[in-house]
Amino acid sequence: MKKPILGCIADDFTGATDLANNLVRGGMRVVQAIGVPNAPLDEEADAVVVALKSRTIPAAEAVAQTLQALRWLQAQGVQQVYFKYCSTFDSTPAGNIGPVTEALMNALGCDFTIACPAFPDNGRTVFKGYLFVGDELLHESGMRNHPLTPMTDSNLVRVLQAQTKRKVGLIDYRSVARGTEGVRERIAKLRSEGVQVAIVDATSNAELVAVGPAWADLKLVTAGSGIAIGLPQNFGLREGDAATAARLPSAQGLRAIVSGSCSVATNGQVLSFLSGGGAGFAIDPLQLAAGADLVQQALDWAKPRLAQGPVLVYATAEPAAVKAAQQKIGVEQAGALVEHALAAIARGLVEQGVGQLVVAGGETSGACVQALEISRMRIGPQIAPGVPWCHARSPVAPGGLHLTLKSGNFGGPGFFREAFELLA
Ligand SMILES: Nc1ncnc2c1ncn2[C@@H]1O[C@H](COP(=O)(O)OP(=O)(O)OP(=O)(O)O)[C@@H](O)[C@H]1O
Ligand SMILES: O=C(O)[C@@H](O)C(=O)CO
Repeated sequence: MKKPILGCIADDFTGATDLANNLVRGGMRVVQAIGVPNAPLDEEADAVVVALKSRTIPAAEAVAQTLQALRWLQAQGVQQVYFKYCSTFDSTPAGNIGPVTEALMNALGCDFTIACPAFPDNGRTVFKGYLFVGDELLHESGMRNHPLTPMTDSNLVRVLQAQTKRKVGLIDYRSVARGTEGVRERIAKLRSEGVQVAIVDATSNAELVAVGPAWADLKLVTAGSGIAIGLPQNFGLREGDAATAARLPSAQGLRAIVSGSCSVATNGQVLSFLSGGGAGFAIDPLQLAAGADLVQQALDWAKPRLAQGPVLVYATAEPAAVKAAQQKIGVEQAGALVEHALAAIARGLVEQGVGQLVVAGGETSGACVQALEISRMRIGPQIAPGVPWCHARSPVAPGGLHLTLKSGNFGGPGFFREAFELLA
């Protein structure tokens, strides 16, 4: 069996499918493991993505989990390692991007790597080392209010330098504009100055593809999912191979959406689905806290409706409603109650014959994937930038399950319907 050539470690589940999606677009066949597998890979793939939930856990734990993933990937024979974090560089001075990068560099005996969260398809661009989210600088975007990783500085050289002892520098837009040669020259210069990690400017897919060959010699790359579109070419794979790489078994079963994301994008998607006549059941955290059995109620509600088309079960709410619930029952308690209920509902829906399931929200996805006992997924076609369909093995769905894990911020208003249209 051909060994995977690229080994990836992602710091959350939806981020992992985002990365896998871009590798597939570049022509790679990709398998995603949920957590570090305890057995060797038994199917053919060009790249493997190990999905961790290590973004906001204590840095020492993130390092330990990452190194365990690295050892498993090395045992599968990978030639290059890719550490995937968020395109908004979600982290704090304590980590985890810096400490994990350092630990990987130490373990791989690597004295130079890059750090590039750019993801132009979703409006994340880096210019002169400053990260933009759409037209706003990172620290002026909604990320400044993130509950766990508030991003208050857009200068990534400064942000990363605060997290690592290794010297951080910049491969700036002038070098990137000169393509692979320009970048190679810049790397040589930075190395001579003692720089070991370089932020990379990038504002377009064309740039990411053009400079991809410059990363071929690096044992480790660290990035969002953007640079993935330029990597497959280094292994002789091309965009033209993407249709084959993205092939999944044909879709079967009933269709459902489970949404626990409260982002602006997801609120718009839920509204669009409901106002277009879609059937929806709302989960209220206050009722959950009061002991209502909303899981059973939602499943009873869904049963007669599933045959008519996709059903939506959602806790998605506007910021004021979320805040009100959080004030009454606490942020963590509200989150945990909702996640637990949505995960049980996802499992119940699959037991009722759902074979095509959309899950919205990173934490929600983690909870659903666990409830469905999914350990591995193959990555299929892209629904929207950063969001592919996947085909998962699950003991709850012996014939396999088509599943998509949507990052809160990703997808346009019509995402839910577009997702099912793509499979049909
Ligand atoms: N109505 C609600 N009130 C309070 N908390 C809620 C409500 N609905 C969902 N939640 C919780 O909010 C959190 C949403 O996080 P999640 O990661 O799923 O979405 P996201 O942050 O939009 O996605 P991503 O991490 O991909 O950006 C979950 O813990 C969920 O349980
Ligand atoms: O890079 C991104 O923005 C996403 O893949 C992500 O990591 C969401 O949590």
